[in-house]
Amino acid sequence: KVEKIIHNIRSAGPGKLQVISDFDMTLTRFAYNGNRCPTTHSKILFNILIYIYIKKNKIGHYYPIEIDDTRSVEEKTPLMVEWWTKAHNLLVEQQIGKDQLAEAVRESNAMLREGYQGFFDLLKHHSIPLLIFSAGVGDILEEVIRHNGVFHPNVRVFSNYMEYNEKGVLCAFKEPLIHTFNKKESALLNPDMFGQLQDRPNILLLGDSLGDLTMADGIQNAQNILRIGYLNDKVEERRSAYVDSYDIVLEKDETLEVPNAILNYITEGK
Ligand SMILES: Nc1ccn([C@@H]2O[C@H](COP(=O)(O)O)[C@@H](O)[C@H]2O)c(=O)n1
Repeated sequence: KVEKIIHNIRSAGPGKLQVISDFDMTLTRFAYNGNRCPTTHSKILFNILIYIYIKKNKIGHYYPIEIDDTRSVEEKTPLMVEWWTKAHNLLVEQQIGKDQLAEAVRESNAMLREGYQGFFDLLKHHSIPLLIFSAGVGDILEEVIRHNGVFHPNVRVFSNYMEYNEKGVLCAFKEPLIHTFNKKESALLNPDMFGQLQDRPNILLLGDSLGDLTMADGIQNAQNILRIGYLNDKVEERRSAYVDSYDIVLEKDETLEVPNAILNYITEGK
């Protein structure tokens, strides 16, 4: 099945392809030297507010629920909304200044996956749109890719964005709230954007959760979708659900080697 999809995408050429990707723990590393890397939510909380992060972000409570594949999306959704809302309120309470964000990213150990430069540069070279759907914090995400020199013009981000008051202090998060299980709604809220991509019916989708599988649902007329899933955590327990849902499953792989090899093959000689 994978060979057939790759063959079809290659035959149609890069002009018919778009890449849709999750960000935290898909384009960024899950772990480095045995330690978990921060998500965009935790990057600011971790760097500016380390105490509050550990005490209040409640990752130990909510994260196991997020990745528990025995619970339904319907059961998990209200708990995810609760987690995200608490985190956003917590950030708003801290009166974070716009200028603190760049500093927080510089000082954090935010790491894109190995091979990121080749990935972003190849997509830019072939003018292949890269749509990043993230339930993290868009402002931080953009800072991370800018800091790494890969925020190219073909990159579009759909995420949770901060709102600042006239003093440049965070005062709210823009609606709608995006969490792990409602990403496809971003696509539905941006019909113009996705309308422009109708002539690119082939999709390479990268994700790390089962919720990421719906990211391409807003694309009408999709013809060939190759879904690559990063299985970062609780590998044994979650393998069968991932293998049933993704076309390729990468276990504890901190690189973009496989997507890069596929993209190189698809665009070879074009
Ligand atoms: N308060 C929170 C809420 C969520 N997270 C994690 O951030 C990840 C962001 O999502 P992506 O769509 O970019 O993968 C999500 O999977 C949560 O685990 C957090 O750290 N703190």
